[in-house]
Amino acid sequence: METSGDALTAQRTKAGHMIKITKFGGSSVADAGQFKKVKRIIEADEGRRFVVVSAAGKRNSDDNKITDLLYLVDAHRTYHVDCTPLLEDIKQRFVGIASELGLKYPMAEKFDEFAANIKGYTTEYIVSRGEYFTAQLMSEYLGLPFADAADYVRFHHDGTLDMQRTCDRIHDLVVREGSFVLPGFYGATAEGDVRLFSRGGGDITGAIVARALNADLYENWTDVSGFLTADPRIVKRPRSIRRITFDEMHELSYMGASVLHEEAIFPVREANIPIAILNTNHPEERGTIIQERVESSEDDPVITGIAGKKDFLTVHVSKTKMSDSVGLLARALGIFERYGVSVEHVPTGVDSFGVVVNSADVKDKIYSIVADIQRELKPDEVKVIDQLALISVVGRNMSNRPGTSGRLFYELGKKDINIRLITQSSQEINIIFGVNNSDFEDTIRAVYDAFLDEEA
Ligand SMILES: Nc1ncnc2c1ncn2[C@@H]1O[C@H](COP(=O)(O)OP(=O)(O)O)[C@@H](O)[C@H]1O
Ligand SMILES: N[C@@H](CC(=O)OP(=O)(O)O)C(=O)O
Repeated sequence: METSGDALTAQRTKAGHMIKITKFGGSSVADAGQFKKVKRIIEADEGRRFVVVSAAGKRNSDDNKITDLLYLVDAHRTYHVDCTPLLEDIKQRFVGIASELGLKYPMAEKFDEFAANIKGYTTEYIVSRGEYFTAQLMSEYLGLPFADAADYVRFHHDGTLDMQRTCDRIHDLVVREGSFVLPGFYGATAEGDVRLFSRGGGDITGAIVARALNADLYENWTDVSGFLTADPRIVKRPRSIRRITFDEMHELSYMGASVLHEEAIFPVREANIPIAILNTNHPEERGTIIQERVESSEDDPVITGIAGKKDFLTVHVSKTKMSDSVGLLARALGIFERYGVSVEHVPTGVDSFGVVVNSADVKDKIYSIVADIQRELKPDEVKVIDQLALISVVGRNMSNRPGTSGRLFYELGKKDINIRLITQSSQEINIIFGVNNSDFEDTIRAVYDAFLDEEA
């Protein structure tokens, strides 16, 4: 009997020694025209026979993602509001794709069956049908077997991924089928209960498949030509980053560069599989390669990219002679832990420190947390500063180019932007600072103009 290892070796040889996992995001499968682009990309390279798709996304900026519509269906259902028109809209999106491409899959019947039973399904099952139906259509269109993620991506009951079982199952699938189209974003427990990754989690499925097959490359196809130096919704036409390290990418995606889910790097990084971010609408463009190490040269920019997120708050605690009171900081962090709040950053001074958290995480708890700090730490002052945006300026070359932070804050000072806090990772690949939410976009543009705009 052929072992999984033999099967993978055979796949590699057949495909010219390359196994590529291709994940197409919602924007790449939004309509029949996008399906045609996907087919051209798959047919252009024999190594591309393992395809992961998201649910059909927005066709233009005013459109809706199927996933969002399905969440809306679920909300209607919960509040006993009629969701028939909404289901009809979703059905028409899928039926439109199937009929324009002349597919045989009985889309209307299958969708009606799903809609008729909607009351009995879990939220996860309802939402997962976006990727399920998109993958069914893509499978027929590409002529590759359909593989239901519920049978291959295995979750533990606590909602975490069972990596070992998932890898084993995907191996078996490859031995049996040799190629597949698999829906991203969901999987199931051993009992068959559907579970979802967090939003944007199709990227995680792609990374897991890449890891399971020990792929040579994980191609993540989207609607931009790679990882950009800044969010294109804030900065006009930002440059695409040619090469970036996993560490840099992780900092940027954690801080809001939504092109790649921040959890998607872990499975591939462990196996040293590079990720390529590519544009379905312009497959000829080079895109971005993300890998463990990137050779630096003298002409590299000092900053690789900028990203940021709004809506944080900091609890600022000051107490005279704080540096002499052992364990004070640990006790403060313990209070946040007690309330189940995860801490983003802890900028410290000699007699003060701040605890930065996501505002949404402490919405109903902040008064109790402050009261506990007052009672247990007896500080001179506790202040809450909210409406804070965090911005991360990332660059592997910052550690060997002195003066970067001085220049950064000088540039922001020139634009009258008030910096509310500053912190830096121990690896020195980023500087994180806080500004008022209202200054967020102007700050990103100011940093971009000063450090990344080649025409400046
Ligand atoms: N630094 C960045 N580089 C590239 N895209 C970014 C960045 N920051 C935010 N984005 C946004 O991420 C989008 C792509 O991610 P996403 O919407 O999840 O695409 P997909 O539907 O292909 O999964 C881009 O259209 C862009 O608006
Ligand atoms: N469809 C899911 C999963 C996903 O990854 O989508 P996209 O590739 O469009 O970001 C979501 O919207 O969250």
